[in-house]
Amino acid sequence: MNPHILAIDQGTTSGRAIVFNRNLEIIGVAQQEFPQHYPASGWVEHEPDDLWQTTITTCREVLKKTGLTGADIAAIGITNQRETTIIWDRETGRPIHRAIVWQDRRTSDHCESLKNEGHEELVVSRSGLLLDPYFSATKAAWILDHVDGARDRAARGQLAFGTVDTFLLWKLTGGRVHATDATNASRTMLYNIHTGAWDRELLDLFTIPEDILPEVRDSAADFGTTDPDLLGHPIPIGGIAGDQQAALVGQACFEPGMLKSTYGTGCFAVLNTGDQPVRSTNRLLTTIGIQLGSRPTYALEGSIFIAGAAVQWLRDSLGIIRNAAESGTLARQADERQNVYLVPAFTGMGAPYWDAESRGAMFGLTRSTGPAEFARAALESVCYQTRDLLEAMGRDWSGMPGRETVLRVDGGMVASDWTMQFLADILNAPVDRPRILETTALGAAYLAGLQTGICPPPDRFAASWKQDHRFLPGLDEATRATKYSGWQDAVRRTLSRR
Ligand SMILES: Nc1ncnc2c1ncn2[C@@H]1O[C@H](COP(=O)(O)OP(=O)(O)O)[C@@H](O)[C@H]1O
Ligand SMILES: O=P(O)(O)OC[C@H](O)CO
Repeated sequence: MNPHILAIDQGTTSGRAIVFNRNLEIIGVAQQEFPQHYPASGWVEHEPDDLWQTTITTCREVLKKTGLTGADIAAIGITNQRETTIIWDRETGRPIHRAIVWQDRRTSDHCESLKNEGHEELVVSRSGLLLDPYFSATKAAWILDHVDGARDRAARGQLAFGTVDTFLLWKLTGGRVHATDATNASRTMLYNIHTGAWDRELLDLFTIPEDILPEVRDSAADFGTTDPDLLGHPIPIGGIAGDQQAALVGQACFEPGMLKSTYGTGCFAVLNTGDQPVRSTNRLLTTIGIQLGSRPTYALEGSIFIAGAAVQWLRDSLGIIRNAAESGTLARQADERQNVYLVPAFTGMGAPYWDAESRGAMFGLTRSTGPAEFARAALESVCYQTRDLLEAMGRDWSGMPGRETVLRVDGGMVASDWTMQFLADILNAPVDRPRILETTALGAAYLAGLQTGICPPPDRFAASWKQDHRFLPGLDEATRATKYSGWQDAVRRTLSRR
């Protein structure tokens, strides 16, 4: 048998299945979108069965497309949208509520009141996260408090909690394995990233019964085998990681100081800080980047809510482009003399500002401002926000490489050469775009391949990482400084708490 690896990439808007050969080259992809549910303002839900059906359907479809059978797949790796919370009945496997998605803000008041009672220090020091509805803990408590009889059933051991990886693992193994990996656990706000265990005091604070929680394993580990009826053969599941951490692996950022940034709908920058967790004083998150051989590698993370979404806004709300690629064409035509800024706080500002109340704003408009300047401002805003994150990382950690930082980028938006060049210009640092842009799936496939002995150890995998293009900074220092200070001024004028 020529072994292949199947990566399941379960994202916020679609499920994808990707087959890699043993050299980690992509040989087939299947993708299916699923509906988003917005039952109230600020609420976002997924139907767990949609997550499962798109997963299994795309797995079957990609096998068909590539002419493979389950017997040709040596291992499965799972990567997933993080923090999204599901609780289900252990007996029937049926969820007791829809999945509450990471973007959902319904538990803002709960978080605010815990903050006002002075609990943020406990949360930050144990979990590395901020007391924010983004994470799983208050979402799980909300389900237990709002579904009739849920707390009683949980007390009788009938319910199971999981992030999306855990739910898919449960389904794939026919309800035999209830587990997660350390990267996903580190996004729940219930996990102590220093001791590597669920934290008693955090469980009490968020009123989460320990019995509902999954077992936490390494990111490359034995997660059981698939139910043979599903893909025609029992297949070992050897890797699990949250999608941003899987991208860190796919980008081979194994050494402290290495940094990747993923530009999809939002943008997530993750910096490997080695075996020591770094406590942020700039409202970045401390998280587990990867865990191999029971040893966690820590990371600092900055999350921006609007990246490619700003391009979608140009297309869908303003109608000034027909497709995403036109944003770059338009930006090239913009009048250089106009200093137009877009602060895309459409749903508030993420790191390092964490200002839920601010809303988007534009500055510097004149009579001659038109679609080209709007497009340029939208693309530039993503780059300015990345610089904000990297500057915060530099202030937080002396190991940050400074001027010689190389940023590895991936995600749909890095197709834009214009944006990547401006990113290098405004960061004054090289930006590397890899040949394989499916970095997240690659990371999951690598973890599964590592576990099953198909893939080489991290250093050899890192040596095989291939660059597509390096964007080098070309802007003069004075222009860079003027442009960035204009952005900082625009942000100051936009924030709700000035
Ligand atoms: N050539 C391009 N220029 C600018 N933005 C682009 C380009 N191609 C795709 N995008 C943006 O990238 C995003 C899609 O990236 P993807 O990684 O698929 O996101 P997600 O996983 O969050 O759905 C979209 O928001 C789209 O607007
Ligand atoms: O599914 P994505 O790519 O939008 O990623 C979502 C993140 O994991 C949320 O933390």
